[in-house]
Amino acid sequence: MTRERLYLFDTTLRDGAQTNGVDFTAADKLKVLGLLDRLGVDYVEAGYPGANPTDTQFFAQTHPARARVTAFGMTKRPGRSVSNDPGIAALLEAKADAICFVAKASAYQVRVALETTREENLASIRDSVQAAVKAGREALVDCEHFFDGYKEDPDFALACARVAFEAGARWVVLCDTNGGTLPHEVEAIVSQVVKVVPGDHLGIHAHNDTEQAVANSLAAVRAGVRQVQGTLNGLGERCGNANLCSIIPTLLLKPDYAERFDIGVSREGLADIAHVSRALDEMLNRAPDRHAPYVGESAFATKAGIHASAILKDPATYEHVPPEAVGNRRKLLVSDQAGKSNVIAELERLGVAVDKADPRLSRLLDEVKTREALGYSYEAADASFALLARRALGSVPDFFMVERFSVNVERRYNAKGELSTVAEAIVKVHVGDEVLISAAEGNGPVNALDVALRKDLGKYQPLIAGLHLTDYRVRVLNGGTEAVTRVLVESADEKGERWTTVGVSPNIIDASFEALLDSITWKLLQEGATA
Ligand SMILES: CC(=O)SCCNC(=O)CCNC(=O)[C@H](O)C(C)(C)COP(=O)(O)OP(=O)(O)OC[C@H]1O[C@@H](n2cnc3c(N)ncnc32)[C@H](O)[C@@H]1OP(=O)(O)O
Ligand SMILES: CC(=O)C(=O)O
Repeated sequence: MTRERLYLFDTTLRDGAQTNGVDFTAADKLKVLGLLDRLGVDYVEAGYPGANPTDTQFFAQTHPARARVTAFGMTKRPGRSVSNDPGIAALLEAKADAICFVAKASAYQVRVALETTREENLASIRDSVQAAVKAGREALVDCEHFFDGYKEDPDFALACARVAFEAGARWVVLCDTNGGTLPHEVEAIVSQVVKVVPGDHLGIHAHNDTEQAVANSLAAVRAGVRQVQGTLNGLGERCGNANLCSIIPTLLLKPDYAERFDIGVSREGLADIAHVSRALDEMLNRAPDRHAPYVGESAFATKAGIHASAILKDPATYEHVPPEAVGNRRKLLVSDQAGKSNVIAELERLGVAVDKADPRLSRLLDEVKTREALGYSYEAADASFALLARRALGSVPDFFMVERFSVNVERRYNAKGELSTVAEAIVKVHVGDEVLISAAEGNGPVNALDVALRKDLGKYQPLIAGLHLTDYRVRVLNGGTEAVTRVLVESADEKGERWTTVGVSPNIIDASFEALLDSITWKLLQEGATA
């Protein structure tokens, strides 16, 4: 079979910027361009010059990249010439390799949204593309509402695609703008479009409003398009765009595509895709979707004991692709769904070897299940599980002992007459023969307790100096005879290590305290402290 080139067009910085809650700074844009360029996409649509100062400034300079940096904007307004249209002027001035015009391809949209005639719309497409080509740019046309327009009036939708191609557009991109088209419809419609515009000049731009954007993109490829548009992590207007972090691994790892197509992303680039996905979330301060296919933290996480036992024999028993191919990792979680295999795997990860026949292993598993029934959750609390396991195997020293603590929360007027709430905590700790009493204020009771506990741990103090809390999550559970609170605390240190601990109690302060104690104990163990 002859191999064909399939092109990837990323619009994270344009359609992705239309995501509710996402706002790219100029510096972010440069970073994302770098990530995408290293990944190996062919086009990076970096914004809309003239729409806002960030995008205008971005395109005021050239940004050398292997990818074709693309400026986005609409075709000329009806009733104007291209030379008299500020939007077209901004696009032509933009320092970009390519210009992607958005043009209506639906008779209904032309009538209602543009309030113009079909002829005027066709003229706008033709004139805009010709102006870009004349200025030496590669031209693309996003045929907005193409699939809905085709269902309504196929001749007009096809006329829009044809005029773009005949005017010189390198790519005519079929857009499922409202995201309501289903894969079988995409496949059927694209099969007709390829009779008018050759497939190696056609692209697909799918939105995810029926959760089909990836499936629709792949359906379009099967039917003949040779450019796929999408975004990292599926960012984009409303429910987002086709997720390139799913499409790229599928194209490279699934034989139906991998044996047929070459794409710009190499196997090395693919092995970086989980990192790229997480780097973007980090930059945007968004919580990563742990269940995202291929790149999510749970994409290769197995909870069920039966699955874990088989994975230990051969990972392919429950993995559709190897996690390392996409830079992800396998995780066998310990929980009330676990068997001994999960526990052995987690202990191995922690550097502890234990035999499946060791009776301590069964006792540990029983304890995990008993504690999970009380409200503990170990699948997220890796450090608390590690402590439980090491205690079961008899290897955690008693570094310190908290004799008592108290927490006081007071709402009062301060010296300036302002109302404020102050929390104070006192902790009495034994470290060897030393008795240490520390007091601290905090912005809440848990914070005050945390600060007081870590204020003076005697000889251990230098070892915990870089420890800090990065996340605190509370959940009230109503499983048993009384409501209990589960607290998950995420901690980090000066080396960038992160770990999570858990505490459970009917009292939120007690639950938090238990999680804080585990966090400090884990850190001391990592530092090789001795009692
Ligand atoms: C499907 C998509 O995702 S398309 C991309 C959408 N992205 C964005 O809109 C983000 C950036 N947009 C903006 O900053 C602004 O909308 C601008 C600067 C582009 C335009 O702002 P304004 O001039 O104030 O116009 P406004 O946004 O209110 O309306 C859009 C106008 O463009 C016209 N228009 C829309 N699409 C096209 C097109 N393909 N060709 C020509 N004109 C178009 C509309 O008919 C409307 O015209 P009107 O003002 O005469 O009614
Ligand atoms: C162009 C575009 O973003 C759309 O039609 O959805």
